[in-house]
Amino acid sequence: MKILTSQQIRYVDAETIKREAISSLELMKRASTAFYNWFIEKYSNKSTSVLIFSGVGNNGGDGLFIARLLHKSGYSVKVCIVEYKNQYSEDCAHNFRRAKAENISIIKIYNEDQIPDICKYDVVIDGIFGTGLSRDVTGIAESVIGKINESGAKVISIDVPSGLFLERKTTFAVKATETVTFQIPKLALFLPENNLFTGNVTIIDIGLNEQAISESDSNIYFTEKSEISKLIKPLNLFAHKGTVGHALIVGGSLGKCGSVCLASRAALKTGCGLVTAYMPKCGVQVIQINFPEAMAIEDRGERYISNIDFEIKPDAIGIGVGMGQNEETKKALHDFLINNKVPLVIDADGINILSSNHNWIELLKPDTILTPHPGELSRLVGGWSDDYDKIQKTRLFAQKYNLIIVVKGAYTLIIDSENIYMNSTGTPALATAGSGDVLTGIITSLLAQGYNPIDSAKVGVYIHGMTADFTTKSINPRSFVASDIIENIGNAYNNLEKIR
Ligand SMILES: NC(=O)C1=CN([C@@H]2O[C@H](COP(=O)(O)OP(=O)(O)OC[C@H]3O[C@@H](n4cnc5c(N)ncnc54)[C@H](O)[C@@H]3O)[C@@H](O)[C@H]2O)[C@@H](O)CC1
Ligand SMILES: Nc1ncnc2c1ncn2[C@@H]1O[C@H](COP(=O)(O)OP(=O)(O)O)[C@@H](O)[C@H]1O
Ligand SMILES: [K+]
Repeated sequence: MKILTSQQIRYVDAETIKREAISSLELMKRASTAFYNWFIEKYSNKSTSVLIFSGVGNNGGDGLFIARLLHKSGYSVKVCIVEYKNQYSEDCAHNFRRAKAENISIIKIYNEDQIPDICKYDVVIDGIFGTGLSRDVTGIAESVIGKINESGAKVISIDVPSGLFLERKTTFAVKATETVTFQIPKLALFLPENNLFTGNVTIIDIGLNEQAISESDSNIYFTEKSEISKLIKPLNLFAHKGTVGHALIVGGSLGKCGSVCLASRAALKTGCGLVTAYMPKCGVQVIQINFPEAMAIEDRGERYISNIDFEIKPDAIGIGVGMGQNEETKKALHDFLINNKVPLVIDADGINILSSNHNWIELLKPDTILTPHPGELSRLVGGWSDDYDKIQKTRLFAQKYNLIIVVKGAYTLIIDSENIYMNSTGTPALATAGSGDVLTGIITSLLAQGYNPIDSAKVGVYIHGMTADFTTKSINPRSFVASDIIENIGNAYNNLEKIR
């Protein structure tokens, strides 16, 4: 699904109205009704008291329409119009008149003293500004947003938290508990620094014109299940272990050999036929005992890798987990990179070594996949001033070296020289030791099975996140560990195959 800018969203709204021959009011009705349906499912108790803050644009129009729907079905509703200017949008003005005629309690707010006691209400709905925000919030809107944030009330924002900029850093906006956004994912809603404004984000369909969305020129995508599902390769009836890919995992050092065990097991559980672990001597027994399905090759180093030398011919290599940064290991990585021709995933210390030897990055073959967490990323591309800057710097880095960078974290970003794919699966349960090692194993396995690099990264990150999504009830997220990811890879495949 494409992620669009505010300008593109305006275009899609206008094209929906034109191509489907509906009025703008009808589209507002669709959006407000979708919000209302979401709301009544969550707050089915009609004694829930609702305070709605509406601006005078179309976001405010949505707020008023929602007020009418809630009032009609028996909820106790009060509306405050935040009149930041006296020219209402046509549809907002229409809903204002209708709401008044329907005897909904409405007041206009021009100064702070008129703001009601927000804490008296069970839920606040925020419809002050939507995607039309064009400058910093000031005046009465600023006062109201300040009061909402001070109140500690449960706040649901319509479309976007009021005050949130879609294309640049936000410093002041409604701090919503939940944001219910209309159909098109907006980048700003999924950036770590905006989480304090957005709260939980839910995307609801409002019937925007699909053709108009697909015509919009965007190279930022929100990965969807149906798309990932289509990428899964079917199994061949006559497959044998030699035809479904051989993954090699290179890493480990004294005290960190578990990382290679996790990555290797994850690789095999993701479906490649063979897995070999390449480790320093101290690690070989560890993996042979704990994970008999894997083969192992011993490095000549006792406690850390000191030369990377093997005779097997793997289809993909994942390198770096638990590897450490000993001088001999660095040299071994350098020599390996000079000679390597096999599709490659680089994680953890592999990335750290590259960060301190920037000229080695040029040794990487096009479409090599790097999987940094934020700390590793900042060493690799330099620091950033905000999340937009982070994305821009990573994008330029990916373009310069023709690489695929997996920026890990909630809503992991997969950035290559052309596009950005935002992952839509995963929960904080994944913030656990070894979780990144497992991801390296999964992606390496997919590469070994013949998926192209960008699909390997997209599918791998998606499956990794899915394992957390559907175990939230069976395993409390706090006690979910990296091995639980591995144990649920099969369930993730089942789930993806169900919708094919
Ligand atoms: N256009 C459509 O057809 C639809 C729009 N919808 C809703 O409409 C919203 C967008 O509506 P609008 O484009 O009217 O924009 P907003 O409702 O976000 O209102 C912004 C209005 O305030 C002005 N403004 C911007 N920044 C300001 C600031 N800092 N201080 C004071 N005034 C400021 C703008 O000039 C604009 O008139 C969406 O978020 C969504 O909620 C939905 O009803 C679906 C259909
Ligand atoms: N809050 C979160 N929501 C979703 N995914 C997360 C969250 N926190 C971490 N993850 C995922 O968990 C993994 C953690 O990787 P990493 O930090 O390298 O762990 P480790 O070094 O312990 O292996 C990444 O894939 C990351 O995207
Ligand atoms: K809003």
